Amino acid sequence: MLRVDGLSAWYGEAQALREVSMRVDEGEIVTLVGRNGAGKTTLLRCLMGLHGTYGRTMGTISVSGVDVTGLPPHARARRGLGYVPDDRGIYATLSVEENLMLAPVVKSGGGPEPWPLERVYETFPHLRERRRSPGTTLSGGEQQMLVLARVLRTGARLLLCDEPTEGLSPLFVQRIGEILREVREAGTTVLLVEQNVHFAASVADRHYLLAEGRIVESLDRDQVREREHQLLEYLGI
Ligand SMILES: Nc1ncnc2c1ncn2[C@@H]1O[C@H](COP(=O)(O)OP(=O)(O)OP(=O)(O)O)[C@@H](O)[C@H]1O
Repeated sequence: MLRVDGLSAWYGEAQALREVSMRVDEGEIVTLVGRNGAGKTTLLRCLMGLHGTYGRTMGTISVSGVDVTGLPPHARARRGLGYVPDDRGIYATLSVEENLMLAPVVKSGGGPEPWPLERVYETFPHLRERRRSPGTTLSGGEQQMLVLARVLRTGARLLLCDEPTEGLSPLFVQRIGEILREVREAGTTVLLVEQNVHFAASVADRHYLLAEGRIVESLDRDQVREREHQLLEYLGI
């Protein structure tokens, strides 16, 4: 589904990614784990085509066998990529429903169907209740639900989620886990940046450990469970 070969990225002269090669297969949930500054957000931005405003990149990115390296973000969205940024990107002057409707629906052939608004509200009842309120008056957990719902409404086939559980209460973390498993069942593939190793181990099939811009290890679910303590220490959590 996603294949990355020899991806490097710079901010001016400073190199943030060093020849990253990785893959995410269709229907998998894969996490990117690493300390602050390891390059996780940079990697997701490169995948979505958003790094260009910061600096140059090298390497190739392909989605379902098609090279998307030269494509702008909207063209990558048409190929099925959906980005859930860490700053959430909610517009204060728009209502919850307007924020939800902001991204256009894309249907790139095969894979999951775009979620109609009714389905969004069934899955996220809080959003229905607050649909006329400004998006930024939602709690942190509700805002995270809003950005997830927004990207599911587009029909994205591969979700790129940047720390969706950061700063959320255990109840919201659990709910996000349930939703990710549910969307995976429906055929969506997920690449997740995650510092919460326990959560990552509970939802993901595989994990990449990123350090100083390099992939240093690839771990399966059991390896992460066995080494959870060691990984927490490594991440300084
Ligand atoms: N806009 C920027 N300008 C210059 N350097 C940047 C910029 N954004 C990130 N960097 C640098 O690039 C490197 C990777 O940062 P990145 O944000 O990708 O890491 P991260 O693993 O996502 O960390 P965090 O969990 O703190 O977000 C770091 O050294 C960081 O200081």
